[in-house]
Amino acid sequence: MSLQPSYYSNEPPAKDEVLDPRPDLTRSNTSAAQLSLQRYFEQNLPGAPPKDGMKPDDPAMAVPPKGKPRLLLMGQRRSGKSSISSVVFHKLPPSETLFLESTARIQKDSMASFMDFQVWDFPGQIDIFENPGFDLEAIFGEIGALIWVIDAQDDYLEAVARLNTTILSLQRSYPNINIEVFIHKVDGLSDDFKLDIQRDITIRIQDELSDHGCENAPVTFHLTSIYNHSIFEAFSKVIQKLIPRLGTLESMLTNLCRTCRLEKAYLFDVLSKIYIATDSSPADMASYEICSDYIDVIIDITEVYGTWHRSEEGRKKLEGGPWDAKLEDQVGCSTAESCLVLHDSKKPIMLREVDRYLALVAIMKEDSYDKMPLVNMNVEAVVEGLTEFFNITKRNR
Ligand SMILES: Nc1nc2c(ncn2[C@@H]2O[C@H](COP(=O)(O)OP(=O)(O)OP(=O)(O)O)[C@@H](O)[C@H]2O)c(=O)[nH]1
Repeated sequence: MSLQPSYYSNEPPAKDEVLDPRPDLTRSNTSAAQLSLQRYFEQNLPGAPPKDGMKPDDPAMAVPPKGKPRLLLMGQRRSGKSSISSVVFHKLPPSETLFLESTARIQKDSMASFMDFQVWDFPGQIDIFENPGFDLEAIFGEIGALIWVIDAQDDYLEAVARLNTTILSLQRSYPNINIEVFIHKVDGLSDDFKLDIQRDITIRIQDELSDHGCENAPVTFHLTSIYNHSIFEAFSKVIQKLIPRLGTLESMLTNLCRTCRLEKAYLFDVLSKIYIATDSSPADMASYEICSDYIDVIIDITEVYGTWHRSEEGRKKLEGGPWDAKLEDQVGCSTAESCLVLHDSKKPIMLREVDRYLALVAIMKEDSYDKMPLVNMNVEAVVEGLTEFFNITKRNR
């Protein structure tokens, strides 16, 4: 689906109103930008000597291991692991998770996405550290993150105790694994109660870890439920930690927001609706929800109308006089783009497909509709920059 650009401007925009599409902090010339990113990846190839001043545990410098990063879903039985994986990655409606059967064997899912990754769903009854049959190196060797799911509506003491044992075992051999604790099923709990539970679980884990002398384990807590967007928000945070040079993506979006007076911009993985980057203004659930629902609307329309095949005759007509130009040169872009004004807040919201996996979605400020030609131009520049960014990072993976 593609739309004709509907806004044209006769006045050239001011210099500081137009973004440079090049994806780097060094803007002096393109090759320098590309080189610095490329050099960075070459330096981080396995076997490459560590570079001075580049701390391997600096999250901004973190490079996921070669191969597909892996997300492991672990936790007690019935805590909600398979439900999470089905809702986020397979679009299962949350109410249908009631009928999911207990997982008997490790379920391995490969996700074709902007970054190919795997999700492994572990059966709740298995303790891999107790069971000598498991090859720990095969499980944790190439891991991106370990997601530990705790059922907040149940007695969680045993789950916390098992998590503590797991963290302590991992700290010995794999100290850099990100451990993401999903305090799950918080729907139906009051805000105060949710925070109380989070505080209690955090203290129990931190106390146990510091008793064993490991204060700095990379453990992060998220309050989640499959019945609202919190589970997508949590996954977004988990995935973002696996993206090399996330800061570069964020600064591209921050520049776009500043130049075009956008309120919030998200770069979404369209299939999972995880956002992989956003600008530096504080993220709020409401704007994320609107943007994520907008993707659904566009996908639905695209599914109904499909790819638009024009007849040879129709194409000739469109390419003939008075335009006398190829159709590709007449349309704004060949991928999906859309913009509409939200009725209540009178704010425009826009979507621009970046490639088959990613879309840029932004909410604008109330009066920014007048500047649409400028916004379109800058969005084009950012899309170009994002494409270049992913070309470089993918080539080096
Ligand atoms: N209220 C609520 N229920 C949930 C949520 N997530 C999952 N559930 C329910 O929890 C139950 C167990 O979910 P599963 O996904 O099968 O749990 P599991 O951790 O995969 O269980 P095992 O396969 O036995 O290890 C199901 O009835 C789900 O509907 C949630 O966010 N809120």
